[in-house]
Formats: sequence, structure tokens, C-alpha cells
Amino acid sequence: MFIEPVIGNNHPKEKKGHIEVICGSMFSGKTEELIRRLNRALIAKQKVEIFKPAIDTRYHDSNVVSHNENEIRSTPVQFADDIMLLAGDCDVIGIDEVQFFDKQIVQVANSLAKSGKRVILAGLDMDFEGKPFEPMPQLLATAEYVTKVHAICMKCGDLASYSFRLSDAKQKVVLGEKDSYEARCRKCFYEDKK
Ligand SMILES: Nc1ncnc2c1ncn2[C@@H]1O[C@H](COP(=O)(O)OP(=O)(O)O)[C@@H](O)[C@H]1O
Ligand SMILES: Cc1cn([C@H]2C[C@H](O)[C@@H](COP(=O)(O)O)O2)c(=O)[nH]c1=O
Ligand SMILES: [Zn+2]
Repeated sequence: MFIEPVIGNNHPKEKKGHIEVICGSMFSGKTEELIRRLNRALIAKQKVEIFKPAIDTRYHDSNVVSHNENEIRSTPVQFADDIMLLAGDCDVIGIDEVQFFDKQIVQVANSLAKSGKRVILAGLDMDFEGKPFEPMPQLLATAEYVTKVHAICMKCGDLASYSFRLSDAKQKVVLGEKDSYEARCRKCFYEDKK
């Protein structure tokens, strides 16, 4: 389990920002882990702001919601730069579904961390083709802390790190749930990939 490197260190002179990335396939527990970290920051009475891309309204218009229905309030935003404007003087910033932001998110996350904020990002590291999901590679490279979580393969029960798309759709962004994606291990993903 991830243990926070610093929590509740609010003295302005000692405020050192950093970036944490939680990555993995669909159903791997990224959102649950993000919510867990943000709730602990709230318990420590830190000022927390949470964002998600406006396109992701699968479960709720504004809240970040996990597949097992944990949720936390958030602000949907269209562009990465909106986060810069809305972050204010908070201590901790959480962002879910970070793979859906424009590439400016890399600059935004790094600027916020530089200004002393703890930035926690959760997102898919690979798309339905098993290719890196931009801009995740740049975020993973510039983060201080990276946590890769795993789902359970729906074919063989092993650990899964791929998101298998059940439909024939070829565009990169297709929102969906269990009706359209399955978590798969490497072997089971490539066995059935078209
Ligand atoms: N194949 C699977 N492997 C693991 N968890 C699954 C799977 N399918 C559904 N789940 C549920 O999904 C939850 C994780 O949801 P969530 O945190 O929203 O994942 P993510 O954000 O990575 O898609 C698990 O706790 C479990 O209840
Ligand atoms: C692999 C893949 C996924 N998506 C979409 C499907 C879901 O709406 C989200 C991922 O949600 P989760 O919280 O990680 O389960 O992304 C997509 O648009 N393109 C893809 O290649
Ligand atoms: Zn498998």
C-alpha cells in the first residue's frame, strides 16, 4: 500500500510539492486508490481540490465515482489549463481519468507541484490496443511516485494490466464499462486482439 511521504506538513517554508501517479488498466482500482488518498488528506484537514475531464459523465455529472460506487465530489473541467485557474490555494490536487486531458496537463501538473502542491493523478497507462495512452508517459516520467495497480483477468483470473475492448470500434476514446471492456492479462489480451 502507498504510504504518503508527507502529510499535514503545512508550514509555508517547508511546503515541497510533488506528483503521484496511480496507473493501470480499467477496473484495477485507480479511482478507489485516488479516493483513499484524498480522503486521508481531508482527514488531515488539508485543502483538497478534485478535478475530472468534463467528457467523463459515466456515473455522475460532477463526482468522481469508482466501479464499486465509492465517490468523492469533484469539478469537471474541459481543458488542463482550467485546473490552473481553479486550484487556488489548496494543498492537494486530485485528478481522475487524467489520460483524457490535453497534453498541457503535463505542464499544469508540474507547475502545481513546483508551487508546493501535492498532485495526485489517476489514469489509464494503456489504450485498448495496448499502446501508451498519451499524455500518461510524460506524467509517469515526471512523477516522484508511481503506483501501478492491477485488475483481475476476466478470462483466466491472473493479474490484468490490459483493457480489452469488446466492440470493433477503432477510435481511441470510447467511454464504457463492463458492457464494452474487460480487464485482461497480457496473454489473454493478445490472444483475442483483432
Ligand atoms: N476484473 C476486475 N478486476 C478487479 N476489480 C474489478 C474487476 N471488475 C470489477 N471490479 C471492481 O472494480 C473496483 C475498482 O474500481 P475502480 O477503482 O473504479 O477502478 P479503475 O478506476 O481502475 O477503473 C474493484 O474494487 C472491484 O469491485
Ligand atoms: C482502454 C480505453 C478506455 N477508454 C475509456 C473507457 C472508460 O470510459 C475510461 C476508463 O475508465 P476507468 O476508470 O479506467 O475504468 O476510458 C477509452 O476511451 N479508450 C480506451 O482505449
Ligand atoms: Zn488472462
